[in-house]
Amino acid sequence: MEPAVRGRRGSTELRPLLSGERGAQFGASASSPSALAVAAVLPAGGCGERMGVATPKQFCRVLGRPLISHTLQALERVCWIKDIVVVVTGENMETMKSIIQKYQHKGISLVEAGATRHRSIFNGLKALAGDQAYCRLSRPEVVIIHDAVRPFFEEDDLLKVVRAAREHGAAGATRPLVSTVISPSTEGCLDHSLERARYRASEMPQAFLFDVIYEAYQQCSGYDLEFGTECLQLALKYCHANAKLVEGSPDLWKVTYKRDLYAAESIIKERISQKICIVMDMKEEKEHAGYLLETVLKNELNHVKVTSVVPCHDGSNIQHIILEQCYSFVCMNVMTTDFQNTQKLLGMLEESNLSVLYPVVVVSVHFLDFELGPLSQKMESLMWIRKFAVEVKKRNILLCGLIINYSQDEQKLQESLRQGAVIIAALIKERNSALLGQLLVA
Ligand SMILES: Nc1ccn([C@@H]2O[C@H](COP(=O)(O)OP(=O)(O)OP(=O)(O)O)[C@@H](O)[C@H]2O)c(=O)n1
Ligand SMILES: O=P(O)(O)OC[C@@H](O)[C@@H](O)[C@@H](O)CO
Repeated sequence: MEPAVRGRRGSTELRPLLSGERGAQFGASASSPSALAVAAVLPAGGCGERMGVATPKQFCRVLGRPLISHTLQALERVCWIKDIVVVVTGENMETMKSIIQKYQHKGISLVEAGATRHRSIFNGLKALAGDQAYCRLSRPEVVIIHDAVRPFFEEDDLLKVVRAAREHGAAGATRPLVSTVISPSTEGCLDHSLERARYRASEMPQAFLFDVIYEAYQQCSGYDLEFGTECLQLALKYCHANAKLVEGSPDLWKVTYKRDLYAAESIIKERISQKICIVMDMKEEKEHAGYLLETVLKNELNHVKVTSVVPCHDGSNIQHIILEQCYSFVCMNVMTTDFQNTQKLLGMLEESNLSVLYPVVVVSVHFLDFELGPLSQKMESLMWIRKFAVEVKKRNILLCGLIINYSQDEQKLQESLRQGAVIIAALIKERNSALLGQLLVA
């Protein structure tokens, strides 16, 4: 099948990652400033049998988005990888193309998978080798091989294996073993156990001099193609390349079982909930309610960055917050049940692409004095939130309302603020669409 080539990516220079220099163009190491052509092959042609669901695990949704899209998003942030080849089965080719289009992935080439993981990887390498006349990908010097179902890796993991591969011909990320490896006897009893400290778990990413791994696959026996699980072994067996093993970051694990999907969703939720922006009420004399809430939220969520902003006339400061990838907003409305402030924020979020990748939580907070008129009347006048929530959900924005008792009694105010902060923290942490349109009372 002709690979769907999605065009080239950025420059392909590689040099040590300097602190704070993230996403810049990388030259090679100090000793060899020449650029290094690096490409990546993502095997994604499996059926996910151990996941136990009909959908192949690479297409299972994590926080509303296919798992493979999370991996591609992480890989696309690495500007020095010039080509990304994703290997999928023919029957999933259209699914993959729609994922690329919907989530605006760039520079992705698609190649058809094989019956085994090694065969899929080999097909990806062939596309990069330019063996097929129709293929417009250029042969890289170093190729990263990374399972499409491993979304959590750091750029530093990639840097380490690529730099080591350049020197050793092959390199792979490893992690300490969690369980002890034992060898069973033919009767199914313990024959012996391995000394755990002497062994490591082979993870991904791995990297290879392209010529080494391509030669290894070309020499590879049918048995190894069919039953092998370790690319590093192929490089050793067929090209005598002794892979350099490098310590990988903690979250390099592969999504294999259903529990791994839950773990992946929990990790992503935690990562995108690290920032909260409180959009203050425009009425100057009331803005201190927002600062009160900011203080209580900071106390309630000490690991989260809570900032507050008074929207400027052209909304540019809100746009800046959006560009900084904040996915949680608290919109202040003081002593009013109307919703211009919230409506304006929702409009800006809908115009941005922020919620394409992750659900954005917006809590429309209304500070109302419970002693002034019946609470039921206040709630009635806030019912607009239900209709609005259904509308903005179509753009992956989760809107709900929260009433805080803006009491003249300091103790009641503080108690309501604390309860409000707990509710906001839960809404942001859980990011559960079941609560959209709900009106909560602190
Ligand atoms: N014929 C295959 C088999 C696997 N893979 C890919 O290799 C990676 C790691 O393999 P594994 O975790 O074993 O995936 P599956 O084979 O799908 O899982 P299972 O063994 O549970 O069926 C996955 O991204 C998978 O999609 C592939 O590209 N081609
Ligand atoms: O064996 P599986 O097909 O589940 O997954 C492949 C893994 O073995 C592989 O990703 C790492 O061990 C590194 O080679």
